Amino acid sequence: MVRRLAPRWPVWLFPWRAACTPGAFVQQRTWAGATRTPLWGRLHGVAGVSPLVRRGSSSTSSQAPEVVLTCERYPVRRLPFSTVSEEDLATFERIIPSRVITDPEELEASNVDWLRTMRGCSKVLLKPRTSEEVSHILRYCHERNLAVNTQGGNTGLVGGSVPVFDEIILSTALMNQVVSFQDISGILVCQAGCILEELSRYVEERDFIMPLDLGAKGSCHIGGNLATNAGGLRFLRYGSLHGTVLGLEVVLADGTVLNCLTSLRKDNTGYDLKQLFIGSEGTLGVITAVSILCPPKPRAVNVAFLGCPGFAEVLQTFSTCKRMLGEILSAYEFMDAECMQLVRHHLHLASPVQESPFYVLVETSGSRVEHDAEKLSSFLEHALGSGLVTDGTLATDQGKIKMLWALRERITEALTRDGYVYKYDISLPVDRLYDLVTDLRARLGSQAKHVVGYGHLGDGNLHLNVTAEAFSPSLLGDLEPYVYEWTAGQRGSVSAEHGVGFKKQSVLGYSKPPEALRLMQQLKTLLDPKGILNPYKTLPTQA
Ligand SMILES: O=C(O)CC[C@@H](O)C(=O)O
Ligand SMILES: [Zn+2]
Repeated sequence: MVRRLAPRWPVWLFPWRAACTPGAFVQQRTWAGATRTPLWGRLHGVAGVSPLVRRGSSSTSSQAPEVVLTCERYPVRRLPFSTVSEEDLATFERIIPSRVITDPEELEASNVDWLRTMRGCSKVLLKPRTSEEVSHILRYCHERNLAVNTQGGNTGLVGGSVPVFDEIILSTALMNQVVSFQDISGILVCQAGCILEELSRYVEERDFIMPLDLGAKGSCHIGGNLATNAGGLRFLRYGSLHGTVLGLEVVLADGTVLNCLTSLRKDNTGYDLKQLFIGSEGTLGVITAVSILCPPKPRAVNVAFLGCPGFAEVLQTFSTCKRMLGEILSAYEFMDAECMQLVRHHLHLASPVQESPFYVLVETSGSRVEHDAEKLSSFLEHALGSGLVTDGTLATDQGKIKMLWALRERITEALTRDGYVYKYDISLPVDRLYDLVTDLRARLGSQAKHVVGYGHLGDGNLHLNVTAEAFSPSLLGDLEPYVYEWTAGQRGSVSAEHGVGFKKQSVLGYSKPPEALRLMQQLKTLLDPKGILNPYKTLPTQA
């Protein structure tokens, strides 16, 4: 590999070199208006770019191929729940007048997942506004033995947010009120259906930020983020929702309202019950409100986008970053050359740096512009001078920062346009993170269109994606259980941040011992004895 140490110093001297081509964004807008699949992008506010179609919110295009019913593609049997009757609909209508949806077209968007790989056949969508309404609905469903699928923004990637059969869809979309915000502590209390991007805007106006950020921010609901314990792009700096969530209000399967919505930093009064619901994917209760700690808005944010000659250099750059940037490092993301090809080909985004085997995105967030600039420039000088990095660009203004983030955040969207996508979201020891990608490329050969690796390297989280023209059982057979066995061999996790949903329930055993799985099942039985909440999800399939 020829290293280009050619002095690119002007890159660092100018705040911005070659941004992604502006024309490219215009093309995305045209596409967004013309097709069904919503975008992940976060380009709102970039000059000349209209807000994009939200993920999970638009209607079906006439060209989109029909999604196969989940119960036809997968070997799953309907459990003996009751079927929704006219009388049930009338009862729901009394509880939430005019918010009982039975129109098939409106139901279609809620029956199909964002990836368009799963499809349920629910006949009714309920839109409560308050936790009392949720409580009435669940009490009734519990009595009648009706299964319920809670749905937020329907942006999940493991099939957890859509029904498998005819479960009632309980949408949090109208539970979208901010309850309170404390200016001194930065504690936000809001309902579960608030959209993450809107909450971000709300707290930013008050000089704070949300402790989490993810590509689906324009559509996902905070309740869904909590239910799936979403990780995202700020995890490296602000940690897991298990740490930033201070309180929850949850409605249990029988309609009991569990009000643990405290806003205390410290509360050591026995079992921390809220933790049970974070990451339980709506199988233990319905999260209706949250109290969350927001960090102060950083005064200075910088993003460097760098080209690295190999994965060893990606790792080395990460440890250099940690040492040289210290407390201001807020994100360290990586993507391989195939990811860049895909975003270029499908989304017409141009790389702002010369072609490289790997790219990393380094974000810093701090409280003093000069201090951060000084640290960043000595890190960049070192990285470039030592050959860890062969090219790079730096953005300091918001629009350009967004453009650089788009290259990384929109890989998921580019992949969905490439064909059928097999998705793996794995936690691994960071030094072995890319080995599985290389290994799979050799194993799959021409069966796959693309095998790509990218993700939150700073968190040891690999997003391994394989694309093919269409779903193929034989390709699946070459991928699974191989990927899971490989991961288990490293004592990794088969789901780092996307959750379990429908798609990963049968592979939990690769990451959890039987005793832990048994305890999960016992907790489920305790909290939801009839199993009406999000059935067929999260827990390993019963033999
Ligand atoms: O699509 C994927 O595999 C990853 C999605 C998301 O978690 C991301 O980090 O971009
Ligand atoms: Zn991710």
